[in-house]
Amino acid sequence: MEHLQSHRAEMITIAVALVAVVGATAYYYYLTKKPKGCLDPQQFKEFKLVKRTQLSHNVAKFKFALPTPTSVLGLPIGQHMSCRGKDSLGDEVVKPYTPTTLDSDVGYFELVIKMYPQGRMSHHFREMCEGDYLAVKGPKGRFKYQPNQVRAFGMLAGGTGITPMFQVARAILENPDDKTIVHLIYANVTYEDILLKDELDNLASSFPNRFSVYYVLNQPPEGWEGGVGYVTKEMIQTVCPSPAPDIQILRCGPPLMNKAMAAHLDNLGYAAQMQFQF
Ligand SMILES: Cc1cc2nc3c(=O)[nH]c(=O)nc-3n(C[C@H](O)[C@H](O)[C@H](O)COP(=O)(O)OP(=O)(O)OC[C@H]3O[C@@H](n4cnc5c(N)ncnc54)[C@H](O)[C@@H]3O)c2cc1C
Repeated sequence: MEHLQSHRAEMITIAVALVAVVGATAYYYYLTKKPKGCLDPQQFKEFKLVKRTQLSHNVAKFKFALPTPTSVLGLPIGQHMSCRGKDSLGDEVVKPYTPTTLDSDVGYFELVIKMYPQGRMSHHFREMCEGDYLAVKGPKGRFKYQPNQVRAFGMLAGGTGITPMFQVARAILENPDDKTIVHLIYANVTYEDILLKDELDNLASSFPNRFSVYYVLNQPPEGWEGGVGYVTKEMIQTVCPSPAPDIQILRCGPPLMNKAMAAHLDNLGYAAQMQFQF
């Protein structure tokens, strides 16, 4: 009888321990589980345009709602998505875009789009009205980012190539555990072409020891104090971190600029693994 009782007590102890372990595991999983993203790499999903804000004559910010107010897009930092639309002839067109928002911006994502007069996807965005849906597929891209994976980033952006840079810079600076330093050179034709200028200047004033931006213009206005002409080797040398195993220089701009920047970086001694093109 005594033996039976002690056996029962043992069984109860084991059962309680098992319940505790399963409960603790479930609780840990609940706490650490990342919310599921809304993108599908295999098929296009539709997102509703809830706000369109014209930023200049040919640039607008498009805010899209996610399925619920607590949903996250689920796009890894520095990656992009394919957006599908119709050009002026009604033919399908698919182009890559990087949101300026992060997964910390829950319930929505935003695209800043420059619309070119002859651009095929530009036509689609120009025609989009609040309430319309955009077909999006992703994530796409080779860029992988872990906090503190490098000591410093140099960034060489041209025109709309600023969007992946802005996203990466925001992710770094808004993470208090990330100590990475970011130096950006941002090239445009005119002052009016500079995208996200207020946001970039805000980052520079909020994080003066960790983020700097140097603007370069082909056609500067009178009294311009930034760089003039194309981005030169000397500008890269002055602004960006010197070649070292723990730095990386990111490039994103029109094809001719990317080519010129790659040649400058090679000449300055940046090894292939110190360079990345979005
Ligand atoms: C990773 C990645 C992320 C991107 N993110 C963004 C983003 O967030 N916002 C954004 O607006 N764009 C972004 N782009 C650019 C975008 O993918 C398209 O190339 C752009 O919107 C033009 O497409 P389109 O079909 O309208 O023009 P197209 O039909 O391809 O081009 C028609 C004409 O438009 C002009 N044109 C097109 N692109 C450029 C250019 N870059 N510079 C100068 N003239 C040009 C040219 O005159 C060209 O002949 C990104 C590109 C990449 C690779």
